[in-house]
Amino acid sequence: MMKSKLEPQRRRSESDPLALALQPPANETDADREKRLHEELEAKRVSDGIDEMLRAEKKERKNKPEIKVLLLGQSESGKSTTLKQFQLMHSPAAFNADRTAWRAVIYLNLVKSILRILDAIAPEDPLEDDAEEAGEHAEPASIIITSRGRPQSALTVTRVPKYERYRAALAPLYELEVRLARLISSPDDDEPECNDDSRPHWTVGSPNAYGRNGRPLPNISIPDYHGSTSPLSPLSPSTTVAGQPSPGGSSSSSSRSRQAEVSVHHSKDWKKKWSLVSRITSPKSAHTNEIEGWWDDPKDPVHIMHSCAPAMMQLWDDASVRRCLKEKGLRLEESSGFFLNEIRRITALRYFPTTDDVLKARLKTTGVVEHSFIIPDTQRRQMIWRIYDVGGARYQRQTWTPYFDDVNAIIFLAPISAFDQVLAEDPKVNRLQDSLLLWKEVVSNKLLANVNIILFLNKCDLLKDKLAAGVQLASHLPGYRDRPNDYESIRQYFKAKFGNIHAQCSHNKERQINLLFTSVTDTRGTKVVINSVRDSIIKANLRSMQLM
Ligand SMILES: Nc1nc2c(ncn2[C@@H]2O[C@H](COP(=O)(O)OP(=O)(O)OP(=O)(O)O)[C@@H](O)[C@H]2O)c(=O)[nH]1
Ligand SMILES: [Mg+2]
Repeated sequence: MMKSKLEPQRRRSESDPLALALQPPANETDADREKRLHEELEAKRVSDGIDEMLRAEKKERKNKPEIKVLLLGQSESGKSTTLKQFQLMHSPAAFNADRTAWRAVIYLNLVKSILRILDAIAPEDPLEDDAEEAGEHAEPASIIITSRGRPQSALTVTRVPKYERYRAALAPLYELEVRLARLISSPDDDEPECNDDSRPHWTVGSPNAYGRNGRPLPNISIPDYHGSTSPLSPLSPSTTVAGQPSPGGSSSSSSRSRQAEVSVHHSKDWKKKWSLVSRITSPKSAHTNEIEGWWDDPKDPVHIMHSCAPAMMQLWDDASVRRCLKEKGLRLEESSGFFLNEIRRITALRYFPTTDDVLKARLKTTGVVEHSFIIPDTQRRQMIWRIYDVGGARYQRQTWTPYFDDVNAIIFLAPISAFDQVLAEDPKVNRLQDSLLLWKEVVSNKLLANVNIILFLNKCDLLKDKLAAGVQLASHLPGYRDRPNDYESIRQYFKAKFGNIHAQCSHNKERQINLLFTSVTDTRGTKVVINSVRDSIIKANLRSMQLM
């Protein structure tokens, strides 16, 4: 800003060009001098005014403090779903604006579930076993490891008499899967972006492990599971690879060449880019033959979805299919399988995603995504909340650390229903064991010693369903021994287990963990949870500010 003392400035060295420029002319008259001094005083007044405004703005920003919250947890623990709930509560207009874009993800989730079923019920081909041994892969997601340590597919197989008919009727879905993945990843990309898995840190075992497009082929197997913990740190990248896209996204019938989970990098604005979105923002008149909505566009994916709907429904309702899936230990209901019970509604020409659909839609996160919300505190003062949603897969976790420096709170999610599942990115690792190890790393991290931590023991709804279906925790967690296999006993056990790890490993013995049992897809329950989390974070933040 302007200098307050003017006279000394004029006495600066003549070599100073600024001083030279500011010097009054040598032939300045008294009247000119008076005029100049008046103008300089006026300029100073304006400059002081600006300084005052900046100070006031800074003060106001100080009155609107910022809170930084990190969402941590393994992949599929529910981080992005929690973020959607924050958005629904504190930025509903943005949530509603995104609804149409989620249609593509929901279609893709449903298509993947259907194709996974087709792959699972395909008649066993003895040649395929040889191919598997040669290093090709099977789809890893949602494979449940049985108590005997092997997927049941190796033991019993129910034949599905209508398999060929289903395959023929649903053949268009193979191509649609590739198209949707491409649309979501980026309409401009040649390749669907799946899992960010072309990273150089992959180690790929066999010499023939590269696809036609030069990307490494995945190296996935379902190993025997003996309940052991992983030798790797859960914060380090995994050395095994899962979820690799197939070469060129082929529409081959075999699961061995099908692409796995689609993810979107944080830098890609897939919601805006998705070409179908624009069409409903400017509905056209039917009289002019222009399209009124996506349902009028013959190229829109809805038409394939709609025409395949009867076959999809028959497949999902077929008793021999259900039996076969059960025998193979494939429980689709736990992931995007939710949409299998809603086929008629979702494939309708004018289908528009509901809030529940958006919350259940699965799209893997890659990188770290920042979202800001203005959230009022208990005295109705506005605060800026920056919430960071991270990719939870093992090979993503090294991106978390730079955010540990100035974070105020962490919401850590552990999906406690996943005790009988393995990581998609490393099928050697049980998901519950991974969550426990990750929790240990987070609570024992010195950088995070003074950070307020909220623990969501999540997916309680799925845990209840699993227990009701007769799944025994002790079969997967031998340490549970002969304790009762009911929901209440199990949740108390998990509460103690996570609590003990914190008590033993934290560098901050004063820290209290706020532990909540959650089902973050449940909007009503999560609203209460988010309000309580908000109050506890604000309180802890106030306390730490008073200590400063
Ligand atoms: N039934 C049920 N489903 C849940 C719950 N929480 C999350 N899900 C579903 O689980 C899937 C994975 O959730 P996400 O929120 O995408 O998981 P994430 O932690 O963000 O995973 P990454 O992005 O891979 O790190 C989604 O389909 C969610 O709808 C829950 O409490 N109950
Ligand atoms: Mg996510």
